[in-house]
Amino acid sequence: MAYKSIFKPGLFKDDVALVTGGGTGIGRCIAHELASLGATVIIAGRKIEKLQSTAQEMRNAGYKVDITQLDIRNLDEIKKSLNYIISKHGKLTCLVNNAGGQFAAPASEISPNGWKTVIDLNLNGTWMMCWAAYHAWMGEHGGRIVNITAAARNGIPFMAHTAAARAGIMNLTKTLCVEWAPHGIRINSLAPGTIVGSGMTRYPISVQQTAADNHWMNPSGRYGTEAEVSSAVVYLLSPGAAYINGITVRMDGGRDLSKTSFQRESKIPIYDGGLSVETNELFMKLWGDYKQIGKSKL
Ligand SMILES: CCCCC/C=C/C(=O)SCCNC(=O)CCNC(=O)[C@H](O)C(C)(C)COP(=O)(O)OP(=O)(O)OC[C@H]1O[C@@H](n2cnc3c(N)ncnc32)[C@H](O)[C@@H]1OP(=O)(O)O
Ligand SMILES: NC(=O)C1=CN([C@@H]2O[C@H](COP(=O)(O)OP(=O)(O)OC[C@H]3O[C@@H](n4cnc5c(N)ncnc54)[C@H](OP(=O)(O)O)[C@@H]3O)[C@@H](O)[C@H]2O)C=CC1
Repeated sequence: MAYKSIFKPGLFKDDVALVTGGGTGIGRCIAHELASLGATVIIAGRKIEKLQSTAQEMRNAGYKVDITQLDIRNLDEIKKSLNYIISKHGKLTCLVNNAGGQFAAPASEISPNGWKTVIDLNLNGTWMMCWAAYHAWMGEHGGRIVNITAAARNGIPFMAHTAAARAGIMNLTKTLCVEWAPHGIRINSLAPGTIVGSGMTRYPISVQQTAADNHWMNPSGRYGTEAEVSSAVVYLLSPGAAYINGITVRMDGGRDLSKTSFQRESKIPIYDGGLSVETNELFMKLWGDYKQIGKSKL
């Protein structure tokens, strides 16, 4: 079935686009949308069955699609895939660094290797993809890159590793924008909040349940869709975004602006400078143990 994009048919007819993690979830959706707009889309990932199945459904829709198997943590595999793309399809005009992931754990329980694994996947993997695309094609011919990160501006509780990695990508995006603009490369990032789809189902059911229960904390009152992420990516890759360079688009329904706290009771000691405070019972409660001291001072 043809993808129902809001963009003009044929918009990407001259493009060859590589979407990492394109076999599932958000990447699959982006691959469908770009291909529906005329691009030749190459989807990449580690598991060949997922790539083959998505490629088949895209072919059934009449799209131009190819696959390449790679682990974005392995530079040799990345180079091999890019060589294949350039030799078979003649160019690489768009790169979507979508592959990534993490596990949920309190920061204190992340082992050194657990930390390294997530940094290698998200930060180093994205960096190596950008670096290799530059050397394989874009440094000489230009191109457009979108990095999928995660809404990490205020950190992500229980995902300290990925929050740090994604913040690194957002900063990398700024540096590469400045260094690579003279080469005709435009690079931006997109930071989704919680998106309903295959990604969330990979977590233990308790994590999924907590996420589902907390949907009301989002000012939009719901989570996002893969198609909503995809249309923003497609816009950033399109000629209409020609003057957008080096930014990160936050796409989380406003969650980042909501201050709803994970913490119900404060255990952080209070500093008062020795002065009494004019307040009432209602606000004293918010200071937890300090309530007693506060009362005696008032
Ligand atoms: C703004 C909010 C956004 C939040 C919502 C985000 C949603 C998404 O991103 S959707 C997700 C996309 N998909 C995924 O995240 C995939 C799920 N994750 C994984 O597949 C894996 O966790 C991995 C890719 C991140 C790592 O896999 P792998 O390379 O196979 O690593 P190992 O299993 O060998 O483990 C390495 C290292 O990490 C420790 N570890 C793994 N899982 C956990 C865990 N649940 N808790 C604690 N530690 C874990 C593991 O023990 C190893 O460390 P050592 O034991 O010290 O060797
Ligand atoms: N869903 C959500 O709520 C959010 C998702 N994100 C991010 O969006 C991106 C897509 O997630 P989503 O579609 O939801 O989840 P999925 O788990 O469906 O997608 C992750 C994709 O990345 C690929 N991948 C993982 N590791 C590697 C690797 N080492 N090398 C190559 N490919 C790899 C996987 O394929 P394979 O296993 O075959 O390699 C898979 O296709 C991820 O970076 C995710 O962290 C960010 C914020 C929120």
